[in-house]
Amino acid sequence: MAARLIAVVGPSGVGKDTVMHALAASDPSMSLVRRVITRPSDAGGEDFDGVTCDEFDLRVARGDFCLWWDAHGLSYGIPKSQIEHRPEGTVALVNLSRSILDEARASFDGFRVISLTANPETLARRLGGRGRETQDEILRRLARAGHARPQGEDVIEICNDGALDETIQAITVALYPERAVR
Ligand SMILES: Nc1ncnc2c1ncn2[C@@H]1O[C@H](COP(=O)(O)OP(=O)(O)O)[C@@H](O)[C@H]1O
Ligand SMILES: O=P(O)(O)OC[C@H]1O[C@H](OP(=O)(O)OP(=O)(O)O)[C@H](O)[C@@H]1O
Repeated sequence: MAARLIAVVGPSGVGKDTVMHALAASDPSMSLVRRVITRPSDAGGEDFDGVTCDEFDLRVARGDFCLWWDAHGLSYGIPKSQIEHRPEGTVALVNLSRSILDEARASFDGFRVISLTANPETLARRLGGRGRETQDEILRRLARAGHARPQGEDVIEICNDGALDETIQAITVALYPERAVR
């Protein structure tokens, strides 16, 4: 694989999708990986490939995915076809579960992790504002937010409690220190 894989991870509502879109909009060398999810296609939010559980299992058996996992009562898969054949020097941004990072590390050279954080009040407010989940689902997602923060030399931890522009600037500086204004 020629493109570098950068995972964006963190608790529900922290802003993974929003930050990924803003990064891709700010840098033409970055683009998004489209996930396969067992969620109704019209659920809104990210652009994803919505499939039934049977179809998901079929794709696993066929070897379509390089990474897959279960969370929130859903199954998520990263198609190999979304990662392969991306040009050298480009970045593939992918929204991953924190539970799959070691597997991703073992599979992709140059893999990096952007770990987003925000305080619990911010998460609750943002999930309510997003409106994709029911109140019960939101409570379950918030209960999962305490998942251990990813550790490692490949992890960039960024707080997304503030303005989106500040988050994008902080990520860009961390990924590309040479671009920082002196
Ligand atoms: N820095 C930010 N400032 C204000 N609102 C934000 C920020 N980042 C994300 N949001 C909002 O928070 C909500 C959840 O963001 P989303 O990207 O769906 O999070 P995640 O993918 O981590 O669950 C969305 O409504 C989004 O517009
Ligand atoms: O193991 P965790 O790190 O807690 O992650 C669990 C799942 O939550 C996110 O999914 P999704 O984007 O569907 O949900 P979200 O937008 O509410 O975060 C993430 O992409 C994982 O699929």
